[in-house]
Order: sequence, then structure tokens, then C-alpha cells
Amino acid sequence: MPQNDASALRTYSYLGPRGTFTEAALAQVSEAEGQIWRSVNNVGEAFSDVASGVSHGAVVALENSIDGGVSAAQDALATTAGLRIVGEYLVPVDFNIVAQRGMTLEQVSHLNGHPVAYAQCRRWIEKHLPRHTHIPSTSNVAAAANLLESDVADAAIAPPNITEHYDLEVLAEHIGDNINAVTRFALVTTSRSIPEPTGADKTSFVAELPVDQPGALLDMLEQLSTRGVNMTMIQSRPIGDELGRYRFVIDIDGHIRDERVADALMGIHRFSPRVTFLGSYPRADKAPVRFDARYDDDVYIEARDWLRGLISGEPNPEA
Ligand SMILES: O=C(O)C(=O)Cc1ccccc1
Repeated sequence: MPQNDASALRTYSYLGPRGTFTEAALAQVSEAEGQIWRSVNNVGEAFSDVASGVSHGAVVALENSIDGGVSAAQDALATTAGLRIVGEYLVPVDFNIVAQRGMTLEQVSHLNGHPVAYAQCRRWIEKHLPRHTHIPSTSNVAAAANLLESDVADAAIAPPNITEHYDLEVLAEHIGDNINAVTRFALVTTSRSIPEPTGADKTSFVAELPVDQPGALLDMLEQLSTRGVNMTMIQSRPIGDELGRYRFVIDIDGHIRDERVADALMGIHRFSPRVTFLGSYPRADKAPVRFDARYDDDVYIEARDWLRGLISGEPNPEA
């Protein structure tokens, strides 16, 4: 089919409009190159595009190095059936304060900003705009674009390149709490085919505890530690049915096809009343997963053969 036939193209949803960090993450998705990029207003819209088949995939921010998990995305992942993470991408983030020409910092009382950006610039904002009112916006670019369309806010938190696309002035630069801040994005699809193991993979899942009693979370995490599986993120999110009930969004090093990871997931499944597998996918930083040799695939396979031998009546080789 010809390249310009839109029906032959795949659609990828991302938090827009053009110029967001999410778009920069989508630009790293090799299979999305030359395909249709659909700008949406929130994570719910992105996931419903994927769940309904409007889009083949969606790119969403999952975690940032200052404020931790992006709760809206993690809640939606935990509660929207059939979603799988198939890729991870990192984008360095840097924020400026921008305003219409002529505005000064002293005149700013209402500040537009995406809640996740706002949370990452808290120190600067508390120091320089102590009496501001925060007006939440749907994205970092929408925060700036809205300044030209309405007078609800006087200034916005925006990505540095915003002035290349909008006629706005920079009032302050590099206002993030950490100059090395990075946001982690995920490519989410409904595909059941799990990316091949690379040796530098992550696995994500959501699990609930069976009982509310001392040590219940510890018991669950022991399923990982006894298999030498390293956890890279854990986020507790309210289940929402009653006060005090939480689910845990967990990322671990390794791939579901690694024996130690598979065994740990089975342990969690035996323990938890509800486990949602969110996917195994290559790490964005391509850093090979390191683990103790005791948890190597070969050691598990050898142990299984040993057990099978004993059950089928073979002599104990170690006797
Ligand atoms: O993608 C964007 O630009 C967003 O508005 C979401 C966001 C907010 C803060 C850090 C990274 C992504």
C-alpha cells in the first residue's frame, strides 16, 4: 500500500499540543516514525483511544525524578483493562516561566502550569511567587498557549523551546528544583505480544494485599527478594473503595521470561488476590540487569531437572 494512504498508517496518541515533553518521548518511538500522531488532552483520553482501537499506542508520563509516580497515569493503568507497556523512554525536563510581552515577574499573580510540572518547580515558585494562585493546565504547552487565548493567568510554566512557537517572553529560566530532572514515559498498547528479552529489561505490575495486617507488604516484597529481584519503583495508590485500602504499582528489574522474575511473579500471584501484569519491556537506559549468579536461568532449570529426576525415581545425583 502506498505510504501516503492514511488507512495504512498507525495512530499514536500523546499529550499535546505539539511541543510537549510527551511529544519528545513519542519522537523516540522508532515504530511511530512517519505514522499519525494524535494530540489529546489527558491520560484518560490517551488510554481510551488505545482501549477502543482509535490508536495503536499511547505515550504517557509515568514517573519523574523529583515528584515520583504520575498518579493519574498509574491509576489509569491499574484500572483500564487490557493495557500493556511495551516501551520506556526518558526525557530530560527543564522549565521556564513565560508571559505575554510587557509582563514582569512582580506582576504575576496567577500561574498556569501542568500539575506535574508545578510539583517539580515548587521551591522556585514558593521563593519567587509566594502569593501566586496556581491554575492547572492540561499540559506544559497548553499552559503557555492559553496565555494568548485568555486572561485567566499572567504567566505559565513551559518548556524552554516554547518561544520558538508562541509569541511569549521568558521571565525566568531553569526553574525546576533539580537541573538534572528526567521524566520516564511509557508506550502503552493493547498488544499481548511481549517484547523479546534484551538482558536490560523491566517488568511492571499492580498488586493488592490479601489482608490488612502487620507485615503484609513485607510478605509480598519477600517474593521478590528471595528470588534476587531488584525493585526499581513502588507506588501505593488508593483502591478507592474505602479509606486505607491501597494497591501497589511496582517496577522490577528483569523480564517475565527470566526464570527468577517468572518465579517471583508466580509467588506474588499465589499471595495476592489481584495482580495485573502491565508488561516486560526494554529499559530506556539499556543498562544490563545485574543479579546474583544464584538466580541465573540455568540454576532454576537445573533445580527443576533435579526435582523431576527425584520424582521419577532417579537416584539422587548428590548422594
Ligand atoms: O508532556 C508534557 O509536556 C506535559 O505537560 C506532561 C509533563 C509534565 C511535566 C513533566 C513531564 C511531562
